Amino acid sequence: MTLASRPIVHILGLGSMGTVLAVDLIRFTNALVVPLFRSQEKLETFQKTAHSKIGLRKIYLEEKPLIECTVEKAECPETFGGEPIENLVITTKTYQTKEAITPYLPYITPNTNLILIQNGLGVLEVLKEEIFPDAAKRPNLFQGVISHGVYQESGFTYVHAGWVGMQIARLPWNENELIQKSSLVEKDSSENALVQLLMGQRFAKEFGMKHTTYQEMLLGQLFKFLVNCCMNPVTAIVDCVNGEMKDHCGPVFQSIIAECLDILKVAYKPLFEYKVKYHGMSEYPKLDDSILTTENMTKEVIRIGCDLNARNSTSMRQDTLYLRETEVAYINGYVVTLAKRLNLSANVNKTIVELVQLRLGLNRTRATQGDWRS
Ligand SMILES: NC(=O)C1=CN([C@@H]2O[C@H](COP(=O)(O)OP(=O)(O)OC[C@H]3O[C@@H](n4cnc5c(N)ncnc54)[C@H](OP(=O)(O)O)[C@@H]3O)[C@@H](O)[C@H]2O)C=CC1
Ligand SMILES: CC(C)(CO)C(=O)C(=O)O
Repeated sequence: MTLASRPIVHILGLGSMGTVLAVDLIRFTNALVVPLFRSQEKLETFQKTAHSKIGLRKIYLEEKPLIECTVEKAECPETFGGEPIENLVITTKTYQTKEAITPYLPYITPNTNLILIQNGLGVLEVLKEEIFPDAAKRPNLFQGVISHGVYQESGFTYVHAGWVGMQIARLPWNENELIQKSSLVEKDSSENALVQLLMGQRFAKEFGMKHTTYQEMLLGQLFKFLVNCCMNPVTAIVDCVNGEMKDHCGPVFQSIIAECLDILKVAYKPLFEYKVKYHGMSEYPKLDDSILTTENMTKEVIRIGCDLNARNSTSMRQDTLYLRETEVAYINGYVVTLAKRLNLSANVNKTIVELVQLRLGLNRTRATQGDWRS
């Protein structure tokens, strides 16, 4: 098959999420997968040291297979060929998005399909206000809510620890377009190249793909957001593995979730009014937001975070242990941002953000000035 007829997918962020996606795109689609590295140095390390090979050890399978693929083509800002980008996957950490995408802006057009595959909320505002301020030049925008659990083993080999799947939807650039008709999903399924690639039968089955309206995906995204608002900062602050705190974390989770829901219900009012407003309207999918209550979510967060992921260390705890910046600004910090915008209080989440920053600062101080406890 000639290069011209193969779909091309550029992946910005070949880390845990970028790799788990790249491996299955290479194995189960005809796409040309092109990782975009941050520098010539990183690109050359990938090509010369790793021989352009990526690996995924699927430990959720009994035989724990190591699957390795060779990447045909990789780029960095210095080498990028300059052709318009057809499909761009963003799998950097949220706070890395703007810096990562900037070198490629000249090649992103209104025909580009751009998908954010990230936790948290708030990147959309960065895209609208700082990266694509001119509405006429904005790409087709999608969001992926991914629940696979992946972490780095070494080099370009990652461990796929938990298989759960990914939900995608077209992400509205404008807040007044939050509620979508089912016909938009059908239109994208039949016309959009990136949706067709990700929903291709083999890839979709292997990766656990689901393509829905934005409101359906948003329900799942807010559910995951509440899980992350609790699990990620608390495990980082107290420095524990997920399951250790199972019997003790209920009260603090309840406080975090209650405040989050008070704010999210105002910020995403159309979602919480949906069930009544669109009841019986066949052109809109049914939606049940009854799961988003403080009592239910407190139980669900403990079930998902402390039971199903008992032996996992959250990505935020890992970031603080490795002295890396965290995504707290796009998780609990985003709740604080929303509250300010809506003139609501968010003291619980504000304190959580401050405690995460304290934990990171303390770990960094201990790394440079020694640990006074010993
Ligand atoms: N890991 C997981 O299990 C899950 C993660 N997520 C979410 O997915 C998102 C990605 O997380 P994850 O994959 O774990 O993060 P990683 O840190 O593993 O991957 C991020 C990648 O982005 C690259 N990157 C950063 N800046 C640039 C740049 N300027 N140009 C090119 N590449 C760049 C990094 O490379 P470099 O080495 O150069 O910095 C790194 O390889 C996050 O929002 C996370 O919360 C969601 C569900 C599960
Ligand atoms: C589900 C959970 C909390 C698993 O640890 C996660 O998403 C993370 O670590 O970021």
